[in-house]
Amino acid sequence: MGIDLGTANTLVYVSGKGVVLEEPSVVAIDQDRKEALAVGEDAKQMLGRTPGNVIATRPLRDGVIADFDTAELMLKQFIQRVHGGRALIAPRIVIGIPSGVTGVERRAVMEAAAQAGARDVYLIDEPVAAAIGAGLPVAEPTGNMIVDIGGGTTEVAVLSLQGIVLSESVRVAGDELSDAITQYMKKVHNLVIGERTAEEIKIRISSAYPTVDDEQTMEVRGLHLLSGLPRTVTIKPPEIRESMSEPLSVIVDAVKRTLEQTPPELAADIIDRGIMLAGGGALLKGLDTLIGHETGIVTHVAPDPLQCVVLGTGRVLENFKQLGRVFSARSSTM
Ligand SMILES: Nc1ncnc2c1ncn2[C@@H]1O[C@H](COP(=O)(O)OP(=O)(O)OP(=O)(O)O)[C@@H](O)[C@H]1O
Repeated sequence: MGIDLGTANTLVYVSGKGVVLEEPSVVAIDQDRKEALAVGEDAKQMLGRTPGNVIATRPLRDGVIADFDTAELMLKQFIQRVHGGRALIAPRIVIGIPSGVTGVERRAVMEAAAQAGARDVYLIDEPVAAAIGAGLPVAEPTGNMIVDIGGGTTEVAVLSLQGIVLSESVRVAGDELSDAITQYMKKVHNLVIGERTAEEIKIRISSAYPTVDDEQTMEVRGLHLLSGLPRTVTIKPPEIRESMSEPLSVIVDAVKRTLEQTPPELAADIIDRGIMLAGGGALLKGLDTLIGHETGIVTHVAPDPLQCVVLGTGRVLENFKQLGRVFSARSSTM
C-alpha cells in the first residue's frame, strides 16, 4: 500500500489496483462522546459548520502531524476502508512525507502507520515520490527539477540517480494562497469568509499570471464586517491575483534559490528538460507561466498533479528491487 498523507488530502494506492482512495485529510469529532463522527469528504463538508460539541479539524499542518491521535484515527479509518472492513493483513506501507521534516516528525508518521496496522513502514521524501509519479527518469544520471506545491508545503528538489541532490522546503503552499484571499476579502471588501469559500475562489477564478479569463466575475457570499449581516460581493481575477502575490513570491523565490545552487551539469539538464510542477497547487491557473517567466526555464504541469506523490509510492511498491534506494527511512530503523 502506498500513502500520500497530505495536509489537504490523503490518497491510498494499492499494489496491482491503483489509486483506491482520495479523501480530504479532515476528521469531525464528537467531543461529548469522544468519537469520530466523520472522516474525509463528509468531515470536510462540516468544516466551519459544526455545533459546539463537534469539531472538524485537519490533523496535519504544514505537511506534518500536528494532532497525533486524530491523525492515527484518520489513517486507521482510511486503511480499513481500503480493506473493505476485512481483517487487516498487516501490509507493507510506503508513505510520502515532506523532505524537510525532523526526525521526531518522521517517527510520528511511522508510529501512526504502525498503530494503524502496518507491518513494514517505509518513508519516501515527497519530491522523490512526486517526480517518480510524474514520470521523470529519476534513476538516470541526469538532473530533474520537481516543484511539489501541496496544501501546507512547497518542496523544490533537484534529483538524479534516485536521490535528492539538493532541495528546499518552504511552509507556504495552497493553504497560504487561500489564507491570503481570506485576508484580502476582509480587508478590502469587509467580508468575512470561511476556509471552503476561500478555496473555491482560488480554484474558480484566481490565477498566478494574467489569463484570457481576467474579465470573469464571481459572486462571493460571506458576513459583512460592518453590518454583521450576510452579504454578496462581486470579485474579479486581477484583484485576487494581487492578494496572493506575497505567498506566490515565496514559492517562486524557493525555485530560484534552488536553481542558483544547482551544479552546472545538472542545471544544463534542467534547461533541456524544463521544470515539472506537481501537487494540487500546480493546478493554480498560470503558475507554470509565472515560474517559467521568472526563471527563464520552460515549466510543465504534471499530468495528474494531485496524484503524483501517491502514484510515485505505488510505482516504488511495484518496482521494489529497482527503486530500493529511494527510501529516507524504514520502520526497522526506528
Ligand atoms: N484547481 C486548483 N487550483 C488551485 N489550487 C488547487 C486546485 N485544486 C487543488 N488545489 C489546492 O491544492 C492543495 C492541495 O494539494 P495536495 O493534495 O497536493 O496537498 P497535500 O499533499 O495534501 O499537502 P502537503 O503536500 O503540503 O502535505 C490545496 O491547497 C488545494 O486548495
